[in-house]
Amino acid sequence: MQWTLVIPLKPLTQAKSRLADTAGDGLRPGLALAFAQDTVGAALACAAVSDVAVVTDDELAGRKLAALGARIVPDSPAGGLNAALAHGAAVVRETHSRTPVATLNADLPALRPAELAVVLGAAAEFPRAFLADAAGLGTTLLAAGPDGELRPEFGIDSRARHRASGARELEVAGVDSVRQDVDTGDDLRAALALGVGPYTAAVSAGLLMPGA
Ligand SMILES: Nc1nc2c(ncn2[C@@H]2O[C@H](COP(=O)(O)OP(=O)(O)OP(=O)(O)O)[C@@H](O)[C@H]2O)c(=O)[nH]1
Ligand SMILES: C=C(OP(=O)(O)O)C(=O)O
Repeated sequence: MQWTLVIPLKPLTQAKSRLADTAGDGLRPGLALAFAQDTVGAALACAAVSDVAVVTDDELAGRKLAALGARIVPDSPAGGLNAALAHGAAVVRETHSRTPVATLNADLPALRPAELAVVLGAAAEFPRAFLADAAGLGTTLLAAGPDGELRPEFGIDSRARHRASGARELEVAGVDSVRQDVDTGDDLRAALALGVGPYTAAVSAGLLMPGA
């Protein structure tokens, strides 16, 4: 099965506020962009992915991610993360009505294409499925098969809410790179230990990382 991925991205100046202790206001937008570039690059390199749509209103990120091969969908009507995801999936299905759709956060800088393929392969067994994040509280991927709706419930405690909504939790092993989202300095250290993509490696080399 070939998937279309929908990846949401806030305006870069607002992104990654929880990284403020690790990266100051001058560095954070570049770091958020690098995470998104590595996420999109790895997603496009995945054999189970046919195309990637990024939902964003950020002009610079739109240009950079389009250059990697992503389709850019404007974030209208700008109603927050879940509205952006539902909008992105609807836009994708205007042209491919039965394409399986999966959303992926834009903050997975260690993402490995082969691990993403394993997760998508597992998701293909269910009408709607999700993968919990490394912290065990959130969600990094939510998938809907050809006849399913995403019905995204990202945000606080999204793992519990996706489970309660009837989505199947994927319990695949060996997919740490798909679970390792980066919200805090500790998350960034964990992602660096897994091995990040080239954009994040270049930007994070300039950061002071106590304890790294
Ligand atoms: N298009 C779009 N993407 C969003 C929106 N809100 C969040 N996102 C994206 O959704 C994913 C998870 O977002 P959050 O954890 O809420 O925000 P974050 O920027 O990653 O981190 P914090 O600022 O620390 O909360 C990231 O890829 C964000 O860029 C939104 O309103 N529109
Ligand atoms: C929005 C989510 O991600 P984050 O961990 O970035 O807050 C989530 O897990 O639902």
